[in-house]
Formats: sequence, structure tokens, C-alpha cells
Amino acid sequence: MQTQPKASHFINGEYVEDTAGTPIEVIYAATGEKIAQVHSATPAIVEQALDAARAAWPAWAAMSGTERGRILRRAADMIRDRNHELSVLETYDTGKPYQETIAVDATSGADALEYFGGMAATLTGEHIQLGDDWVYTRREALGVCVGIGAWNYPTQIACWKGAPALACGNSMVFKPSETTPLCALKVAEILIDAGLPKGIYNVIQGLGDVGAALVTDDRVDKVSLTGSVPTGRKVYAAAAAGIKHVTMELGGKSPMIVFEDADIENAVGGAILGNFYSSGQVCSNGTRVFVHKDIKEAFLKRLSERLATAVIGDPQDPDTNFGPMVSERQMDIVLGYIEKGQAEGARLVYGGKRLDRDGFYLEPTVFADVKDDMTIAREEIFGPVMAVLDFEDEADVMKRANDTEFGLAAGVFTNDLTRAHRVAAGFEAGTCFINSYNDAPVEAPFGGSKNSGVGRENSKAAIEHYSQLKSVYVRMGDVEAPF
Ligand SMILES: NC(=O)c1ccc[n+]([C@@H]2O[C@H](COP(=O)([O-])OP(=O)(O)OC[C@H]3O[C@@H](n4cnc5c(N)ncnc54)[C@H](O)[C@@H]3O)[C@@H](O)[C@H]2O)c1
Ligand SMILES: C[N+](C)(C)CC=O
Repeated sequence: MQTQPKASHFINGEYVEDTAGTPIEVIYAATGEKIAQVHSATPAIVEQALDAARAAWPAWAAMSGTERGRILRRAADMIRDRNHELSVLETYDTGKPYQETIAVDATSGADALEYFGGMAATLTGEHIQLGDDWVYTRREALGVCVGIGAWNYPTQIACWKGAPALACGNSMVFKPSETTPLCALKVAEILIDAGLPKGIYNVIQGLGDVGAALVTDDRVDKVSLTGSVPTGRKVYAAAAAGIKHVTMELGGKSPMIVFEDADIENAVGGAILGNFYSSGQVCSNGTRVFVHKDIKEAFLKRLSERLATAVIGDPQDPDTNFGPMVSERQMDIVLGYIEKGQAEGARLVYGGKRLDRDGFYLEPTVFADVKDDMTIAREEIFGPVMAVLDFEDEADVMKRANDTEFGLAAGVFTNDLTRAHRVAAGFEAGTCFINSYNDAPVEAPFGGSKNSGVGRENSKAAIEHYSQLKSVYVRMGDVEAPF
């Protein structure tokens, strides 16, 4: 497959290059080989992208929602038609198994374009009667939105930010992660092929400095970041200085609680999905798995048996279901946490090593007897490392589950109906799961509380974050002035 894009950036409906920008190598995680190179955006490219987005959005905002929505839904259909090609590319970009990318990545991007495309025509204000006078509200676009992506779901993130922004009549400049620059370019190309006016969705490459240049620019009205908490703090502060709207989708260290009455097979399945899908590189993963002491050993035994059946290998092989870390750097970070887990006294019950093969492969890793204050129970690892902690009492485990700076997600496995809902209500987290883990349908709000984020992606809630209301007061009688 051709992995080298036509050019580094996509601006005003065209691929654009500026080789003066710092080269960014794209490394295939499964082999360690270079598969493409792009250039970081120069100040001239940043200017070009923001000028294009600024110039294009008023006409786009003035189009009817039906027309905007039709273009987004056409793009969704095109993504679905090209799912195989896009999934192969996503696998090259991230190293994630094709078995996952064909099922989730481009299709969830298409879901967002279809959902928000359908919603575009329904966006309205309201009428408020005040005696003879009245107020009507107009739901208006914000203007130019900047999207900044993480590397774990490059197509999905490009679409989850782009679809609601465009549906509301905004334009977007999207900067993918420097680790995975390829997929967002395809999204931009497909949107143009679907009929999107030039300049409405632009992609530029770069590291944090390019992201920072976008965030601080006066032409930008809204910033939506998917990334780590430390980056979130910087971006939020910079956006606040310019009084910009923000959405922050940040990291997590989410709890999953398995009660003694849970269906163990389902709970083990949920823990596998919530720790080892995408080789553990998922923001909402339930990496602190609290298992009731009465079933802990049975849980660990079944978990180890099922982990032994993981098919680890060439991510482009459809049978492979566990791939490499996205980069050597990420692999080294995760190995550092595994060392810390052992040094701090956690019991390694599965995996723990780098695999003896090319690429950045780690074994799926499980620690038991983890204590709340251990580093592997407190910090986001963003890799295939599960921490299993014991508990006996519901009130106590709830306190421990919520004792974290993060609040992205949380899950509970139990067959006790009232306990399930009581626990879900008690979680300090934006997205909770009962007898399931990591489902993220476009119809449901997704996002975090506490340090895990601000705002919500997907669902009707996202419309509030990409539009603003204008109130128009209409007086029907004479004006009564005091003098
Ligand atoms: N909540 C969610 O929906 C969600 C989804 C996926 C990933 N994540 C989080 O993302 C993190 C992993 O991704 P990562 O390593 O790419 O994160 P990161 O914070 O290192 O980078 C994220 C993006 O921000 C850019 N950036 C860095 N510094 C910046 C600055 N000062 N100004 C503007 N942009 C800047 C990067 O270039 C990149 O595009 C994890 O913490 C994970 O939990 C969250
Ligand atoms: C949003 N989600 C859970 C699909 C991917 C986060 O890393």
C-alpha cells in the first residue's frame, strides 16, 4: 500500500507542501521501519490554513443545515465504501490490528459524520413569548475551530471533532498527532470529494509548537483537544487567555469493579476489552480492576487462560488481535511502569516483557495484589498493563475507586440490579458502564469529569460545544424611555 501522502498538509481543498518544515518520520510500529515522511507546518502553512478556514466559514454557516448535512452524510457513505483501504492505512499509522481498525476506527468516524449530518437540519433556536413582546434565539456557528488529536484513534478523532463542528456551520483546522499524521489527510480528501466547500476542513501537521500556534491565534474561536492531562492544562490555559471555547478530552485511570455475584466470564471479557484492546492504548480503559476477594483467584485464573489465546503478530493479518505499541517511546514508557510495578511489590501474574521480535511489541501484562498508592494504580500508563486490586466492601471500594485526579470512565460488573445503578450513580466519572466496558456509540455523550476533561463529544451534547445562542428581543409596542 502507498503510505506516503501526496503532501504533508491539506488546505483549502488541496494537498500542500512546504519542505522548509521540520521532517516528521512515520514509523510502522510492527516493524520499526519508516513508511512515510511529512513536514511540520511552517508559520506560513499555519497562516494559510487559518486564512482559508476564516475565509470559508461564513458561506458554509449560511448554507441550510439540510445542505451541510447531505455533504457530511455523503462523506460517511464514502468512508464506509473505503473502509478496507482506510483501515489498512490506520493500521500502518498506529500499529493497531486490522481486525480492530476494520471494525471500529473509520466506521466510528463515519457514524459521527452520519449522525451529525442528520442533525444539521434539526438545529434551531426557540421562541420565548413575553406578553406582546417576544424573544427568539438563533443557534449560530462559533467560527473557526481547531482540533488537536492524540495518536490512538487518528481517523475517529478527526471525525469526532470535525463532524459536529461542520454540522453547526464552523470550519476546522485539524492537527493530528505527530506520531500518526496519515489518516486525517484521508478524511480531509474524502470530505472534499463529498462536496465540502474548500477551506472548511483543513489538516496541518506538526508537534506541540504547531498546536500551540493554532490555539493562541486570534482567528480561532474554539479549541478541541484529545490528549494527555499535562497538554490539556497548557492548551486550556492558552485558550482561556484568548477567551475561546474549549473541549478537553484527556487521560484517565478508570476503575472497574467486579462484585462477587458477577458473571466471571463477562467480567473477564470486560477487563480484557478495557485493558488490552488497541494494546491498552485507550483513554477510557478500566486499568484499576477491583475484584472482590472471594472471586479474585478464579478471576485471575480465567483471565490468564484467555490472555494465553491472544493472537499477537502482524497487525495487517486479520487473525491478529493484539498488536504493538504505537512507538518505541511509548513502549519504553510502559516498560518503565512494569519495572515500577515489580519494584513496588505488585505480583506479576501475566506477561511483563517486550517480545523478541521486530517492532514495539509488549506482552499483555497483569499485576495482582496492587495497592492503591502504587504508581501503577495512580498514573495513566496507556499500555497493556492491568492492575488488579482486592476489595471486600462496597462503600470502601467506591471511595477507593473515586480517589483519583481522573474521572473519564468507570465500570461495574454485578448481577444485583440496584447495586449496579447505585454504583454507577456514585462513580465520579463522565462515562460509566454496567456489565460492559468501552462501548462508545455516537448517540451517547462521551467525555470526562475532574482532570479528565471539559465538555462532551458525540450525541446532542456536542452541539452545545460547537454552537452558540444569540437572543433577539422583539418589541411590539412603543419604546418607554425614562427621559
Ligand atoms: N479522553 C479522550 O477521548 C482521549 C482519547 C484518546 C486519547 N486520550 C489521551 O491522550 C493521551 C495520549 O495521546 P498523546 O500522547 O498524543 O497526548 P499528548 O498530550 O502528548 O498530545 C496530544 C496532542 O497535543 C499536541 N500538543 C502537545 N503539546 C501541545 C501544546 N502545548 N499546545 C497544543 N498542542 C499540543 C500534540 O502534538 C498532539 O497532537 C493519553 O493521556 C490519553 O488518555 C484521551
Ligand atoms: C474514545 N475512545 C474510547 C473510543 C477512544 C479513546 O481513547
